[in-house]
Amino acid sequence: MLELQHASKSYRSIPAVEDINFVLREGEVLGYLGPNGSGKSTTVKMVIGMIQPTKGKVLFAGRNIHYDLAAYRAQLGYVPEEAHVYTHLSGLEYLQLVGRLRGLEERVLELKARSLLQLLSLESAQYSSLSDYSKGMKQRVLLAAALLHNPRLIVFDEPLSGLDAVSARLFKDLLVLLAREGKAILYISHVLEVVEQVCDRVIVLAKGKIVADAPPRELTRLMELPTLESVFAQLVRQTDTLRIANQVVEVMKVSHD
Ligand SMILES: Nc1ncnc2c1ncn2[C@@H]1O[C@H](COP(=O)(O)OP(=O)(O)OP(=O)(O)O)[C@@H](O)[C@H]1O
Repeated sequence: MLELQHASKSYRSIPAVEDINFVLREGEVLGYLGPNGSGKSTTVKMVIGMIQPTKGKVLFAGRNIHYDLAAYRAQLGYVPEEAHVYTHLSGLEYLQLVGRLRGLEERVLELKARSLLQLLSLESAQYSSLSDYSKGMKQRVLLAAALLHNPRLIVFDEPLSGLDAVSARLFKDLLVLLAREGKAILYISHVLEVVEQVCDRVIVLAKGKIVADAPPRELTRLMELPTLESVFAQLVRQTDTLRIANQVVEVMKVSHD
């Protein structure tokens, strides 16, 4: 359904991602992992059509997404990491705005917006302005906004940040059901235990390049390591965090006089 072919992006001739190739199929949850600065956000921006690859292309249903970006976006739901929303609107008004921009019929929109707000425990806050919402509440509004138009492809960028345990569990259950409904899901996260639980396949990115693309269980088996976290640390050659933490504490103790 979604395909990246040799997608590369450079900023002022400095490569951020290079030669990214993957296919995301219907009903599949694809985890996209990598340390800070490895190129996850750059990939997401290419996938949602916010930036064009410097080289290569992004295809949806076999067609370059930039051929008809509006038609592509009608099939796309995107939950961003940061909840930058119109803070003067209420949760309900925000969903109404998004739904109208998506071209939903008014009666259908009203029904869907109110149902989603109720299901995501936002009914009592639906008339309050978004500036009064907690981070987790804003995150749930963004989730509702991304699902409102029943998209075929959904991109979640760190969806669990700000969600409490119950909301996080609801989200995980939802992810499984969405995949069962045939949605293609791209899941960007740092929370490796969750990625391990919910993703059919994971791509690991290091310094802008794909260093692994396999089901989580296969990665741990092939590398003879117990968890996805240890695979990740090995693949991206993460620094010795304990040693650095010790050094930070030592620096803190340096006397000021
Ligand atoms: N607008 C930009 N201009 C210049 N360089 C950029 C720009 N955006 C990203 N980069 C660079 O591209 C590389 C990849 O950045 P990107 O934001 O995609 O990484 P990331 O994996 O999403 O990181 P994080 O986990 O910290 O969000 C980094 O070296 C970053 O400095």
